[in-house]
Amino acid sequence: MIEVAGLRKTYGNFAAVVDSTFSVGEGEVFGIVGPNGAGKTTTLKVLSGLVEPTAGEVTVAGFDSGNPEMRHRLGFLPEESPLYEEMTPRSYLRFFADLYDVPSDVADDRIEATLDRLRLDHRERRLGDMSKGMKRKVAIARSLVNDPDVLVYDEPASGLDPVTTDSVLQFTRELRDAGKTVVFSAHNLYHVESVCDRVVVMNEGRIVARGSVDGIRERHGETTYHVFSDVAPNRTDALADIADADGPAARTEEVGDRFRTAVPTMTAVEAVREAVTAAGGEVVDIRTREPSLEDVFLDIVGRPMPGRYTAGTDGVPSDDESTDDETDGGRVSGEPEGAK
Ligand SMILES: Nc1ncnc2c1ncn2[C@@H]1O[C@H](COP(=O)(O)OP(=O)(O)OP(=O)(O)O)[C@@H](O)[C@H]1O
Repeated sequence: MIEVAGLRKTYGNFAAVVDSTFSVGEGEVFGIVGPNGAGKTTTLKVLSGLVEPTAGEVTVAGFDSGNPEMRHRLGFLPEESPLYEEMTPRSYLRFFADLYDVPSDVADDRIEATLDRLRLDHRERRLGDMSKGMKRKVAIARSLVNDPDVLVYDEPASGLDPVTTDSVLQFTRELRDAGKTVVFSAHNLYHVESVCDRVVVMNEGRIVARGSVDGIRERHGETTYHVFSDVAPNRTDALADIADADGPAARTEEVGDRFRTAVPTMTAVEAVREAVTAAGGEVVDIRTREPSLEDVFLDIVGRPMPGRYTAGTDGVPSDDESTDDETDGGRVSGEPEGAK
């Protein structure tokens, strides 16, 4: 449904997006995550035809981005969406439906059904008197007045209370169930984990990881094993060797009336068991702790990245000098494109 190949967007000599390639299948919720300034909004604006790419191919529903027909097939929800304060949700949504030439009876039914699904009451209240959550719901409803196949949502749930956030996330899942394709950017990685089928992680204009949330976690995150025992393990040589070879040294902490030793591998778990036995105790529980997308994200975006400026400016490194394929920061890894 969406194909992006070699997308680049520069402002002057600054690259907001560098060589971005991804595709999104029909009926998929696709997440774009990354720290401030990573290039998420720029990517979404290019998809929506609001910003012209400097280089690369972008097609949405088979049309080049920016093609007027493509705009009819797409609904965009910007991060900030000021509404006409004097209008009511109904009059505001009718106004946008008219812009899209939606017949009035179809528009009325569609608007009421969408507001029902979003559980938005007070449909005749002035927009200027509505809460932030209500306004966001109206903006979401606006993205749907033309019944688009593709929705591009920039931070749909940011700044909303937990109940409204939940209803927006649930609504996004319902859009997918109705066959819509949704591209979704968010800072809150819990939102992404709970809604997206696949994600790309962007950092400094580049895609640095991609795949399913679980896949990214498996590839980039490390499981930690927590071994609980009734006495602290002896610091045996075996344990020290394994800890040295396998990563961070085994750490033991007192937790209530137990001791918890965190280790990075199953082999190290066995070494802890032996060390506990050597100390006259026994292992009472072993638990695994999977990394959250947030752990992985912090790890990935903490890596060094090539520069974003083109050559000739104050000695700032050129993108052309970057070793995209070799640095962790610039590496693109994961599932083949189109995998779902
Ligand atoms: N019109 C513009 N002119 C110059 N620079 C721009 C323009 N739009 C965006 N940028 C820059 O491009 C970079 C990427 O911006 P973008 O808004 O896409 O990031 P983002 O990942 O959405 O960030 P945030 O999470 O803070 O919204 C930023 O450094 C931004 O300052």
